[in-house]
Amino acid sequence: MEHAGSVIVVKFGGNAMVDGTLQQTFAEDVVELWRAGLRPVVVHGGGPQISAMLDRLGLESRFTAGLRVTTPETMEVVRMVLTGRVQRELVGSINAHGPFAVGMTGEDAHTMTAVRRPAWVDGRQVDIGLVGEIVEVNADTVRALLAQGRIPVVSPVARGTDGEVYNVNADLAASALASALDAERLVMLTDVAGLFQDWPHDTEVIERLTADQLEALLPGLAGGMLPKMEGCLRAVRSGVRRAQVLDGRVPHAVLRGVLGDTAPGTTVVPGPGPASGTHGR
Ligand SMILES: Nc1ncnc2c1ncn2[C@@H]1O[C@H](COP(=O)(O)OP(=O)(O)O)[C@@H](O)[C@H]1O
Ligand SMILES: CC(=O)N[C@@H](CCC(=O)OP(=O)(O)O)C(=O)O
Repeated sequence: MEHAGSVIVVKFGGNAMVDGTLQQTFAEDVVELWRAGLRPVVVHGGGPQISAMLDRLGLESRFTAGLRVTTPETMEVVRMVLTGRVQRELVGSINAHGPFAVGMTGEDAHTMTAVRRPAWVDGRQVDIGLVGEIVEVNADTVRALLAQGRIPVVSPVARGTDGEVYNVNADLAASALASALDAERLVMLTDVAGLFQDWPHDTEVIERLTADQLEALLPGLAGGMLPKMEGCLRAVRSGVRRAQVLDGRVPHAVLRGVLGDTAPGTTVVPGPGPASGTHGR
C-alpha cells in the first residue's frame, strides 16, 4: 500500500484512450489518487491516433519490434498528434475536476534526452528512423509541478543529443520517468487482460512475476507487449517497487489497481522466485 506523497507514474495507452467514457473515468481516477495524497504523473501514448492521422494524410504506418518506423515526415505527425491533440484532450479531461493537469513533452526543459535507437530483428539491427532511446532524464520540472500540487501529463517525445526530435515509445518513456522519479509504482493501462505467455493461444494471464522471470520471458514476446514488459523490467530493476500492466478496458482500473490492488492485470516485482499464479481472460 502506498504512503502519502508516493509518486505513481501512470501510462495511458492509445488503445484505452479511443473510448471517451474510459478516458473520463481515467481522469477521475488520476484525480482521486491525488486526493488520496499520492502524486500521480501521467505519460500518454497515442499510437492508434497517430496511425489514423497518417492514414488520413495518405502516409503508411509501419512497426518493427513494436516500434513505429519514423521518417522525418512521420515525426511531424507524431509530434502534432501527441502534443497538439492527445495531450490536450487528456489535460482537458483531468482539468474538468480542477486546475490539476499541466501538459509537457520530454523535450521541455531537457526532461528527456534520447539517442537514435535501431530495432533488433532476428539478432540483427534494423534502422527505424527517428525513434529514440532515452539516455537521460532530468525530472526537475516534473518534480516542481508535483511540488505545486499539479498533475504532469507528459508526451513521449524527446530531444536528441544530436539536436533532432525523437519519437519514443510511450511505455519506455513512462518507465524511464518512473525510474528517474524513484516512483513507488509504474502502472501501464492497455487493452488486454495483461501479459499472456503464449499470445494469442494462452487463455490465462500471468498475474505476478519477478524481474528475473520476466527477463527470461522477454525474448519470446512480440508486438506492443514487448516495449511494455521491457519498460516494466527496467523500472523494477532500477528501484521502482512494482510495475503493472492493467486492463484499461475495466472501468476505474487505475483506482482499483493502486488503492485496492484488485484490478485485473500483470504485476512485476523485484527479484527472483516463482510466479504466484494466473487467471483466465
Ligand atoms: N504476450 C502478449 N500478451 C498480451 N498482449 C500481447 C502479447 N503479445 C502481443 N500483444 C498485443 O499487445 C497489445 C498491447 O500493446 P499496444 O497495442 O501497444 O497497446 P497500448 O496502446 O495500450 O500501448 C495487445 O492488444 C495485444 O494485441
Ligand atoms: C517509437 C514508437 O513506436 N512511438 C509510439 C509513440 C506513441 C505510443 O507509444 O503510443 P501507444 O502507447 O498508444 O502505443 C508511436 O509512434 O506510436
